[in-house]
Amino acid sequence: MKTFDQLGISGPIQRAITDMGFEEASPIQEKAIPVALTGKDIIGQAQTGTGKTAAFAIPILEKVDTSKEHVQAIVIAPTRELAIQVSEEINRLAKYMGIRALPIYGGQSIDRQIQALKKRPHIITGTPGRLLDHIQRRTLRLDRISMAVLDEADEMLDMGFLEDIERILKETPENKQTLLFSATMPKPIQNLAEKFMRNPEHLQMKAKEVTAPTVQQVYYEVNERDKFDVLCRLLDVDNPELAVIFGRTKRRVDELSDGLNKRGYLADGLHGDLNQRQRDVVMSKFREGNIDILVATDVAARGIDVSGVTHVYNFDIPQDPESYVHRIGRTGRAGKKGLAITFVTPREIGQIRSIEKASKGNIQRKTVPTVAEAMESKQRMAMEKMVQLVEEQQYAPFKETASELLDRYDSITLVSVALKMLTKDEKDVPVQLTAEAPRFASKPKLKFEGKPRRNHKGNKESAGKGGKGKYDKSSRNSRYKEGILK
Ligand SMILES: Nc1ncnc2c1ncn2[C@@H]1O[C@H](COP(=O)(O)OP(=O)(O)OP(=O)(O)O)[C@@H](O)[C@H]1O
Ligand SMILES: [Mg+2]
Repeated sequence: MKTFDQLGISGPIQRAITDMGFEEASPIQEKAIPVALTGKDIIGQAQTGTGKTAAFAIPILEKVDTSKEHVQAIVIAPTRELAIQVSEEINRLAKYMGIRALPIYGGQSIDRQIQALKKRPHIITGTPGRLLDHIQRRTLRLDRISMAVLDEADEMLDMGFLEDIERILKETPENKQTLLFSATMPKPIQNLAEKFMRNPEHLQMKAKEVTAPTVQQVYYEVNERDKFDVLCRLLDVDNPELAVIFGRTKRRVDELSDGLNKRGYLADGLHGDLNQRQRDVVMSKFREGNIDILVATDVAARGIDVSGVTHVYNFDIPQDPESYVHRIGRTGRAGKKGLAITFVTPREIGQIRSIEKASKGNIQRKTVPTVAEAMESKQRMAMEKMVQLVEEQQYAPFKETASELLDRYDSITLVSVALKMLTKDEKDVPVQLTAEAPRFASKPKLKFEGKPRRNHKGNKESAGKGGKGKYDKSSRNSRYKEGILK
């Protein structure tokens, strides 16, 4: 592994990198940065959580000319949260440079964005719909940019953003540099992407598995009606620091997060039907640890980087291998360990095998812990909590009441009752989820057959207003096709 110094990165960026705590360049950074600095187009593929953002952000920053006051680079991303996150990472890297990146996305006041655009940011990160909107209003001009990046390129093209992306790129100079990044890059999408690239260099990290090696993968065979209780049991046993739970539909996400809250867990839901403010609130609660479970549709599957996510639960099996790879990639990032758990109903066993084959991973089958095991784990946690409070000596105000109680009952009885209260078994709180139809692997279809999958204008990004219970990404083509993950 090389240091950033060896990659020929300028001083101010190196200082920012040191502040961010990066010691060595990751493999994709080591490969992509020098190539990007020569001005070549790149199709870059590397496992989730391996620093693709900095791999394109650093070359952008090296290229920006601070003496010029116009937009010089754009990054296009599939979701609002990702557009925000990418601009934050760029701004961290640009800390000592006087360069600013601005996120532009749907759901935020357009007037506010217009004001922000007037301040002449050097770099724009945005979702396709809103970028186009600004281009059409002439509040954003891309005729002098020198770089365009498509983060999660395969997803955007697959979601039917092709036309939008072509329209955006039409506004940019012919001789700009184009970079494409994703953890997955199916061949047909790669071919499609080459349409707007010039002799791109393919940088693919040599890895046996498509999934990050730091993520341990398991699955449980669970009947649909038992899923929720099993989930609670696993949460008690696993005791994740932060967890992301993926559900198939918006309704599912709402019902799951309500149910979890009723059972005493700190959870909140994220999906495309929430307004932008609600989405921002949920994400910041999760980032700050005010909730420890994020329940989400695939809207949170791509690119989202929250440190401390130790567990990913696929409450519903993902619809294709790519979705699986990206979902479980929310844990095990930047070399940390993670555990990915998938619930598979008996009718879906074939699908988990296809996913395993396509992602060349090893998804180990496990048996659901018993109620007794879950209880034991809860008691152990309660005990640890009590011991911690004893050690921190945080009990003085309770002493008088304690001695009063001890006059009447023996100590074992009282400690047992205290433990019982701490391990409150919420099983009595009934939670009923609406059943989801099982997913079947349909015959592989050619991509972009017929009409591309689009919602109505302005709402394409992150799957705008679907009805309750609708898929967050409407009727995706099935991609259970071997070798689709290049
Ligand atoms: N060289 C490095 N050393 C240590 N940490 C790094 C390095 N480069 C990036 N990181 C950190 O690793 C985390 C993951 O990076 P990033 O989000 O760019 O991954 P990614 O490859 O884009 O993943 P995904 O496929 O999920 O989008 C981030 O928190 C980032 O700050
Ligand atoms: Mg990324």
